Amino acid sequence: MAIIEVDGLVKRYGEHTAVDGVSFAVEQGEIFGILGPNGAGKTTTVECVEGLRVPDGGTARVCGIDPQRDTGELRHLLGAQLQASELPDKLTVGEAMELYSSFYRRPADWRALIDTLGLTGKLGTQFRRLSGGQKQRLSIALALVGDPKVAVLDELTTGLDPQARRDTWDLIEGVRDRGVTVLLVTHFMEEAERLCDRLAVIDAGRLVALDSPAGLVARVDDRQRIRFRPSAPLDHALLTALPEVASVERAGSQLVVTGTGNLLLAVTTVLARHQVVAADLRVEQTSLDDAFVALTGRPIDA
Ligand SMILES: Nc1ncnc2c1ncn2[C@@H]1O[C@H](COP(=O)(O)OP(=O)(O)OP(=O)(O)O)[C@@H](O)[C@H]1O
Repeated sequence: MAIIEVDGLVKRYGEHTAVDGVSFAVEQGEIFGILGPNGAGKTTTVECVEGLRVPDGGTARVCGIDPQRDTGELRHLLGAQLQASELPDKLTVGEAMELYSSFYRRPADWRALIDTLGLTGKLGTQFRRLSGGQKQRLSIALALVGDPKVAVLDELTTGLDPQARRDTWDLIEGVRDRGVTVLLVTHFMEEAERLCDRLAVIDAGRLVALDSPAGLVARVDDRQRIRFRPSAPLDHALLTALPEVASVERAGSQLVVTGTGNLLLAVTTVLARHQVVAADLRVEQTSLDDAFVALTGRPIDA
């Protein structure tokens, strides 16, 4: 069942069309990513879903509800993460949780939530004294305190160090495991690849592709590359004769074999048969970065 439906969404700021006819549907229980470079229209899209912006065309629905018309109802269905700057500096973690849970009809047990997010030791700590990672944890807790069906998390890990980013990914998977559907805005490929069941790739306000991370990669190219240094000269024809092999090239002392299917097994079997050892062997596959370049014509951070 689609829990979020966006259909032909258009949003303009003056002359500039920030979102230009974007459509997608998010299924219950998914981590659904919106991936695109800075300024692509990701935040504007989710702000229309959250009812914070009025679309100029098309529709957004959450559980069949129009976010513009039923704002009261939406508040109980959808938990949005706060931007760090939105909390008063001197508010403590406990006070923030108490305050925000009072906004909801049926709030979650906020102490249990804080415990799950590893913030119990910080209940009396003021917001300004929390680390970047702790602030992110608190913003996830606040997004979940209303016990929502959907959590919208926008650029949650920007500014975090790699370890805090990985910890946050575990937390987001934990959120999904609680049965909450997650709409995640990101411009980090690794984050999209690791977390998202499906991705809407948005560029210059348009939906460029909609698929699983693996599906996006496969759509672009299912070729693999193997690099190694052969311990003895090898007739390339032995490899090019294999149905899995598309090409064999020399790069300095290395051989680069490109192909499909079970390329690694096919190549290593031939090498073993001819008593050639493959030193420094590496298998390279098309990445989501490669897929993004193929889809949009440039890297995400260009
Ligand atoms: N309130 C606004 N008024 C005018 N233009 C805006 C406004 N908000 C966003 N824009 C412009 O609309 C475009 C899309 O912005 P949006 O924030 O949705 O993109 P984004 O993909 O979320 O980018 P980022 O990752 O940088 O936040 C950008 O060109 C931005 O400058």
